[in-house]
Amino acid sequence: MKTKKIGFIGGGNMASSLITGLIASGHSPSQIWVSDVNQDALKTLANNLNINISVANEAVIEEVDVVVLAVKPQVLREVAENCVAVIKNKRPLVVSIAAGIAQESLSRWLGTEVAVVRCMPNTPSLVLTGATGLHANTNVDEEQRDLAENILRSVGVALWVDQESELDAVTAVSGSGPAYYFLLMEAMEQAALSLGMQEHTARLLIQQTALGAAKIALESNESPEQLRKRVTSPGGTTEQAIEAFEQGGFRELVAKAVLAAHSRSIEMSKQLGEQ
Ligand SMILES: NC(=O)C1=CN([C@@H]2O[C@H](COP(=O)(O)OP(=O)(O)OC[C@H]3O[C@@H](n4cnc5c(N)ncnc54)[C@H](O)[C@@H]3O)[C@@H](O)[C@H]2O)C=CC1
Ligand SMILES: O=C(O)[C@@H]1CCC=N1
Repeated sequence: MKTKKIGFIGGGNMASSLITGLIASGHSPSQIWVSDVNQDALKTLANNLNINISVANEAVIEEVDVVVLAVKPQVLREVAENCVAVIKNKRPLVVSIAAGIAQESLSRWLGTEVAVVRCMPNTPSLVLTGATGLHANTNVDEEQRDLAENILRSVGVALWVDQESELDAVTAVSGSGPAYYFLLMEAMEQAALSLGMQEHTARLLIQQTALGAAKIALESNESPEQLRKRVTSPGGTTEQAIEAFEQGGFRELVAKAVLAAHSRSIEMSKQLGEQ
């Protein structure tokens, strides 16, 4: 995998975090290419990461074994259709990280014979703790699956789904998920301020508590329910808080929110595919 040449079309937030992760995990910067319409973004990437840059998407595709499509979903069709000739000729593995762009749309724009892995990453990829779901079309072989998985694993965990429709659930759970935790952090901070706590004290205590809860959940064999019960002393403070959450319909509200994100993901895939 470290000998493969990887090209990024679009050098924004997600591309720069993936490139940072690849280099941190031992990939040589000389094997990485990136193209972008924004010359300043390209110069910053070249200066900071010592990778190869170009303003021409086709020139990057000419050089590489894997093409990562990392532009916004709204411009992907135009980008794909402008690159179709070089992709058909070069036959690289295409990895799309665009939210809401279905395999069917990518095949229609790039050609049905192209090997495409579609991914749903999330923003913690920027700090190398991302969570990504991946789906391969039937043209992708074992070596290409490993390649795609390794790229996304360089910025966190990467898990395959068999059915592409599962990516809508991945989007609703881990794609949008960081925002759910931030909302809880916002609400806890407001509550802490109302108790008279200083803002910087509240923020740090809440951030460290979120990190600690995630770390213990990852490192322990116990379920979230068992871990919650360990914090909840009978007759103590946590019990009162959990009871307030349950009585307020917390679980039903979370289910409703995740279902709303899931429905929107399906709707967006249809809209963006028809654009
Ligand atoms: N940021 C996020 O939380 C997540 C993003 N994604 C997906 O990742 C993709 C990239 O997102 P970001 O990095 O956040 O966006 P971004 O806006 O930071 O980066 C996109 C880059 O594409 C460049 N670009 C625009 N038109 C171009 C063209 N014709 N040719 C070459 N480059 C062009 C822009 O100049 C920009 O640097 C999107 O499709 C998004 O759906 C997926 C999951 C999470
Ligand atoms: O909110 C969105 O539509 C995108 C997809 C997952 C995270 N952000």
